[in-house]
Amino acid sequence: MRLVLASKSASRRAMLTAAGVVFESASASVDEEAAKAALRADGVAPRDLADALAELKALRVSHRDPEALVLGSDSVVALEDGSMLDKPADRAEAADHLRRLSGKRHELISAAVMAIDGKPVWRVVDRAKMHVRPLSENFIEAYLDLEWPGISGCVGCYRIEGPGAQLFTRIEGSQFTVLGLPLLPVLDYLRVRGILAS
Ligand SMILES: Nc1nc2c(ncn2[C@H]2C[C@H](O)[C@@H](COP(=O)(O)OP(=O)(O)OP(=O)(O)O)O2)c(=O)[nH]1
Repeated sequence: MRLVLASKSASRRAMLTAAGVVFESASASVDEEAAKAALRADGVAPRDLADALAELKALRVSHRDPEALVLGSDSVVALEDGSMLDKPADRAEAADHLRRLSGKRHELISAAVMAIDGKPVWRVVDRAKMHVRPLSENFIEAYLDLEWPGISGCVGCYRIEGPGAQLFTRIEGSQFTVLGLPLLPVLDYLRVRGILAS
């Protein structure tokens, strides 16, 4: 069975490739902003929003490619007050996001859904608890001099595998989840499906 990743995320592609997984990529071309707005209007919790978006992406591609096993994924940054951060639109918004994260904990929630023939067959949601140290204005500006626009595609405004590591005093959970995919449960299911050797 062919595995298709319904994602344009370089981070997700890199993780699967590095793990030795053979897959094809396809864009789900989903209007995420519209879907998020509708779900948030319904008061959907962050983990359920990530799950719903991952499913939307997987099903969109699976309808086009019913024979394949299609993997969709989504990541959400959830603050302790229940609010969520999207990807920053510009450098000023990235600075604002970093100020909101400064000195607090947040969760980076990554969901994955797999689908066959337009139907979900497996799903997982994983959370990483991120402890951000107090960030000075000087640090934020210097960090953005280094990382903007590189982080424009990252929810939370950081690349944990790069200078983003400087934001944190502690991370509880899987680094893979922070990078955008609950990789270990995904690999486990690929073994169940015989796509990876057990
Ligand atoms: N390289 C890297 N990427 C990160 C990190 N934290 C979050 N991200 C990225 C992974 C995802 O590409 C992005 C989350 O946004 P989405 O879940 O909407 O995925 P995206 O729109 O990028 O691609 P997709 O919707 O799957 O086509 O943030 C990190 O620490 N390092």
